[in-house]
Amino acid sequence: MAELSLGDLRRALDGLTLPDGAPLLDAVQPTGLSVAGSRVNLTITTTADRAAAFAPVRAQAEALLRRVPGVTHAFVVLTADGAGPTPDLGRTAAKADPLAGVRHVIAVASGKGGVGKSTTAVNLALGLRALGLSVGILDADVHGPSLPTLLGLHGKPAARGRKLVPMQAYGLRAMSMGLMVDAETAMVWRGPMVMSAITQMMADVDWGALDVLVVDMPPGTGDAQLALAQGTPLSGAVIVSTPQDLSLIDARRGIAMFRKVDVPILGLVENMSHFICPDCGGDHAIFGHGGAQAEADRLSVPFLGAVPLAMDLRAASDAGRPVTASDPDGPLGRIYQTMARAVMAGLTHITRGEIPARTRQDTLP
Ligand SMILES: Nc1ncnc2c1ncn2[C@@H]1O[C@H](COP(=O)(O)OP(=O)(O)OP(=O)(O)O)[C@@H](O)[C@H]1O
Repeated sequence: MAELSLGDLRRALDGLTLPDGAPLLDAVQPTGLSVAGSRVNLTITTTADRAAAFAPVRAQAEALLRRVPGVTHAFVVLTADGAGPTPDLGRTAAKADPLAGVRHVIAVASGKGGVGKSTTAVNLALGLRALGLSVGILDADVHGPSLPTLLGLHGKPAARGRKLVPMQAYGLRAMSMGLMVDAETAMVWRGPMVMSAITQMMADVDWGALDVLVVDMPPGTGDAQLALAQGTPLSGAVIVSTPQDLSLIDARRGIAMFRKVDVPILGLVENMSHFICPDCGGDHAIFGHGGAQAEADRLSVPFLGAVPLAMDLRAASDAGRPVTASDPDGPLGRIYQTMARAVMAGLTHITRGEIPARTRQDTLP
């Protein structure tokens, strides 16, 4: 098939105007329109206060781009760059039908990057799957998507009508921002725009019926994370930290962020807790011991488990064979299964009303 031309795509948008009558293309920066095979990404730049007024033109642009011969998927996102209140860009999408078949959306978050959030999200999802639940995982980390590597996903997701079909790996339905938009497009996204892209992405995916959708959040506790926590119908959040004081301070910020928007904390995970020496088998508490457990007690949140710093875990992740799938009954697999049982128990408490839930009332099997 002939390659899509940017000129043809721009021409398709020619007649479209912004709420103030200016051509839509005036609000598209040079890098804002990009093509990856048969998929088109368009970024419309606006300001926080005008974001809601831009929503109809966003939908029209998406419809027009989809009609261009050769386009199988068009993804149009509003950016609200610069100062201003956090816009409510994606709430409608997040609350609309696409997630109606999903019983629980849970966030896996960390106060800072590199602590093992994605590793935890994948293995927790697999642990929940091993408990017999139907589970999806969404990699919402637009600037550093790692799900394709962790699950060994290749190629692009297929489209069914206007929706993308999640990819399948180890019994999970999986979708990554990295599979939907190209890295260059995501590079120009800032703060609230990330949130709008993610909520749209959730809505653009045909998740079907799921017991749990695990969302691997972008690291940090900034505006984008807060907006995402607020704009997504989350049943609860799992916070990942390493044992160092600094990481725990960040984890505390993460817990405070979710509490601010009334999302229950399902628990705290201590990752890279202690070092298991591959040569002698010795167990070394390099960063001290029990920091996260003590922090969890102090903050009255459940402690979900301590995952050692283990070369096997890293090697398995890098090879796209997560330990909970490849060795579910090994020492690491058992830690994640225990974590999954605790999360499932937390969700059951939430659905029974013992912990206030924001959105969902049904019970897990
Ligand atoms: N317990 C562990 N033992 C050994 N290596 C680990 C462990 N947890 C994570 N890693 C490795 O650390 C690196 C970072 O992990 P991961 O990508 O899960 O972190 P993250 O918090 O999601 O990072 P980011 O902020 O980039 O999203 C990866 O190479 C991963 O394999």
